[in-house]
Amino acid sequence: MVLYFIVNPSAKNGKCKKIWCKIEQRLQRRHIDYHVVFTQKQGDGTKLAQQFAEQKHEPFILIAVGGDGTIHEVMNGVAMYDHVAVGYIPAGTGNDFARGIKLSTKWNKAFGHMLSSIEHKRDNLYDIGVFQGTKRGVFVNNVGCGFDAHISRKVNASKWKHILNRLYLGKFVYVFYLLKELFTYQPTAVQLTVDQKQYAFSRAWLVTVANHPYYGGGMKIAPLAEANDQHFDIVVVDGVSRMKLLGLFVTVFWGGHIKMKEVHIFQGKYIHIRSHASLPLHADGEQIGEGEITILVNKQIRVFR
Ligand SMILES: Nc1ncnc2c1ncn2[C@@H]1O[C@H](COP(=O)(O)OP(=O)(O)OP(=O)(O)O)[C@@H](O)[C@H]1O
Repeated sequence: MVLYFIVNPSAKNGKCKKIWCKIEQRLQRRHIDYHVVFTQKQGDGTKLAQQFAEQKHEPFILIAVGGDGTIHEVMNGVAMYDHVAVGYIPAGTGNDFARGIKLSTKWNKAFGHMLSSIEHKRDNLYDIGVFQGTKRGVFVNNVGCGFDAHISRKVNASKWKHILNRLYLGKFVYVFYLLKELFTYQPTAVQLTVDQKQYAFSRAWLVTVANHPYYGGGMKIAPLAEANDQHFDIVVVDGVSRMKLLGLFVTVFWGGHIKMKEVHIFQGKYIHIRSHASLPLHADGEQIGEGEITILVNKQIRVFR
C-alpha cells in the first residue's frame, strides 16, 4: 500500500518542514511506500487533496501534516469522496483537531499510533460539518460567529502577526487584540435556530458551533462535545459585562465558563445563526465572510489515528 501525504511546510512557524524530514526518514527505514506533495500557499491543501481524490478510484489514505488550517483544507478537498480515508499528523501551533479526536499533539506519538492503526485496519469515524453562508465548505473543529471571529480577523490582518510568529510570540498578538477590542466591540442581537427550536439573544458576544471541546490552541470552549456523536454543541455568550468576559477567557482553558449564567449551551444537528448586524464568521479559524449562516452535521469521515 502507498500512503499519500500533504505537508504544509510553513506550519508551526516553519518547523513542520523539519518534522516532515523526520517522518520521511522513519517511512524509509520501515520501507513504507509513500507519495508526498507540499502546499505552497493558502488553499493548496484543498486543491491537492481534491486532485488526489479525483485521480485515484481505489480506496486510499491521505495524511495531512500541519496544523488546524491544513487539516481544514484537506478535509474540504476530500469530504465528498467516500473512497478516501484520512490520517493526521499534528505539526502546527494549535493542533485542536488532534486534541478533539484524542490524538497525541506530539507528532512522533501520533505518527506511530497512526501507522499501527493503518497496519491493523483500525479506523474511526468522526463527524464533519458543512456550513453555508456567503461561503460554503466543511469544518472539523468549529464555526464561530461574533467577537472571536472579529479578533481572528484583526490578528490575520496585523503586520505584527508574522513578525511575532517568527519570534514564537504569536499568542501575544491575540492577547493584544483581545484586550483592545474588548472595550470597543459591540455585542448584538442574534437569532439562533437549533433543530426545530428558536432562541433570541439581545447582547450576544459570540456563538460557537463546536464538533469537539477544543478551540484556539487548547481552550475548552465546549467541554462536553464529542467529535463522533453526530451532533454539535453550540455555545452562546450573551449579556456578559466586559470585565466578566475577560474572566471567561481565563476559565475557558479548563471549561469552567459553562457554569456562568451568561453562557448557554445547546446541542443539535441543524443550526442557523442570524443577526441584523453583519457578524464576522470563521470556520476552524479561517475567515469565511460575514452574515447569516446555516450549519449541518454533514456525514462522518474515516480517520486513522
Ligand atoms: N507553503 C505555505 N506558505 C505559507 N502559508 C501556507 C503554505 N501552505 C499552507 N499555508 C497556509 O498556512 C496557514 C496555517 O497553516 P496551519 O494552520 O496548518 O499551521 P499553524 O497555523 O502553525 O497551526 P494551527 O492552525 O494548528 O495553529 C493555512 O491557512 C494554510 O493555508
